[in-house]
Amino acid sequence: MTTSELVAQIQKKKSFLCIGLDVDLNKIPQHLLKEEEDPIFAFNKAIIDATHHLCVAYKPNTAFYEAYGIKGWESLEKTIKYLNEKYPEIFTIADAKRGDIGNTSTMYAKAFFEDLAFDSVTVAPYMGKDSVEPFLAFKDKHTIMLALTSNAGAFDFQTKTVDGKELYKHVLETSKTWTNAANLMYVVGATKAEYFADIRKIIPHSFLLVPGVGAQGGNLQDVCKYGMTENVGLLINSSRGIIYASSNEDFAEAAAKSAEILQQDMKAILE
Ligand SMILES: O=C(O)c1cc(=O)[nH]c(=O)n1[C@@H]1O[C@H](COP(=O)(O)O)[C@@H](O)[C@H]1O
Repeated sequence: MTTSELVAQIQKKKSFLCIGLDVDLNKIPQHLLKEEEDPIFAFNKAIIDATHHLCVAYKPNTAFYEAYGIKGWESLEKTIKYLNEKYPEIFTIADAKRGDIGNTSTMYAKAFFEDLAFDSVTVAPYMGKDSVEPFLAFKDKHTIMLALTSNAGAFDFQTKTVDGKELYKHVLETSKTWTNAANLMYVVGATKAEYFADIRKIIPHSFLLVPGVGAQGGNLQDVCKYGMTENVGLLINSSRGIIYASSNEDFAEAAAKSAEILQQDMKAILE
């Protein structure tokens, strides 16, 4: 999917919501475990069918699938196939946080862009240019690089000053010089709203994936005030706050209600 197609979806749906499909078998409604052959996919399918009109993106975090071995990977495969076939207008994010030496990164990129056919994948910048450029080589695919993460550990390295500037600023500035940098998006945590103005000085137009609204306490209005661009430029993710709104039979309906609260706030901000 191209960035302009994503922007068109945002305008049409009046939403820049991304729903995180972080499925934990201990948290999903227990009747699914008894009744369904593939409870993870059954859960995702119900959530997607109930919420697709309220969001523009879904982000399965691969950890929640890898934890269940081959069965989990099959559930991930079925989920992305279902999204691509039934809701091709949705932007899909494989939250895998990959990145390695060049030839290995190319294989990671093939796994997520070609085999699974995701629109985007999250990567870590720590190994530098030759670990990220193999992802950027894929046309109309997006590489979402960690810039300033939502967790407390972000202060361990990312905000440390190196050569007179915070490390995350080096990450943003340097990455702009890489081949096919137009295919980059960045992760900035919603819990770090006060940093958005500075970040926008370096990358005024790039899309930001913003996790941390909901369960981690980030504030939508603050993020939008400092992070929004003329093309919106934001995908706000909520995972647990939406998908675990209820643990009963009404879980999909409850997820839709939670998603709608965020979508209505987004609609008001866009208008
Ligand atoms: O890359 C991410 O998506 C990510 C980066 C970050 O800085 N913080 C962060 O929480 N995430 C992911 O975003 C999701 C947040 O989930 P909730 O806190 O349940 O909304 C999880 O899948 C995290 O792995």
